[in-house]
Amino acid sequence: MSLITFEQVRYKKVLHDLSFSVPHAGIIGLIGANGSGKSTLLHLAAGLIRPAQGRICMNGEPVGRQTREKVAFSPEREWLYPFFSVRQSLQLAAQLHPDFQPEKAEALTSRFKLEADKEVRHLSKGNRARLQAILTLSRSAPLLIMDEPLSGLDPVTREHLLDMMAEHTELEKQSIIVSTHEVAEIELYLDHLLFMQDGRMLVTANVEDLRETKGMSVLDVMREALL
Ligand SMILES: Nc1ncnc2c1ncn2[C@@H]1O[C@H](COP(=O)(O)OP(=O)(O)OP(=O)(O)O)[C@@H](O)[C@H]1O
Repeated sequence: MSLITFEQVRYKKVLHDLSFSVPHAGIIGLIGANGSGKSTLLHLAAGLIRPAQGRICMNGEPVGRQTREKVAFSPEREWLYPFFSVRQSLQLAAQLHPDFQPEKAEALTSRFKLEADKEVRHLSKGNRARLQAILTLSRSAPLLIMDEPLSGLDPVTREHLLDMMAEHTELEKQSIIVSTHEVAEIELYLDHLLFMQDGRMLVTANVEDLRETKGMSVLDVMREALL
């Protein structure tokens, strides 16, 4: 059964009769230019907005209140409370989400040297991004969604976030969809590619198949789709 299925989904002027499915595939990259509809698609998949038309399912179940609890969603904008300390941010996540794993979050904050008593507003931008990733990746929800987690960050922070996703998502039980423009950087980590443009899905593909059967990189496939 597919992880996510969109059937003829329309949303305002953003998505037009969008149909595709995503298998349980580990790390799934949602790639597309600014304004291609990535955030809208992710909000729909998470059940945070509803389509004007069409059907969206997660594991065969229509997306809605029931499925919303099975998705850990990290929006594009920063969503931490600036006056909370790192420790309080972890405590809040544990209160809000029954699937939050505090030990995992604590281990990751120590590994990335985030001081527990430091307030979020005093963290660097990179460390705020690390904390957001830790709060998301410490949930045991079957689907994790991260909207543009790499944008505006330096290369070392981007690499830390990608390593964290690869090492700390429980890929036997969880899938993670990550939207980004950083194609070259994320390619090595990806199991599955979703490439969209102007509200349409141009390519859905297994990245290993692309490499092994077609000898193509993600960038090659994107170039070909745009010809
Ligand atoms: N509720 C809405 N009503 C009408 N238009 C919208 C709505 N939400 C988004 N849009 C428009 O739809 C287009 C796609 O937006 P969306 O944020 O989904 O794209 P994106 O691929 O995530 O872009 P970016 O990479 O810039 O974040 C944009 O032109 C945006 O202005």
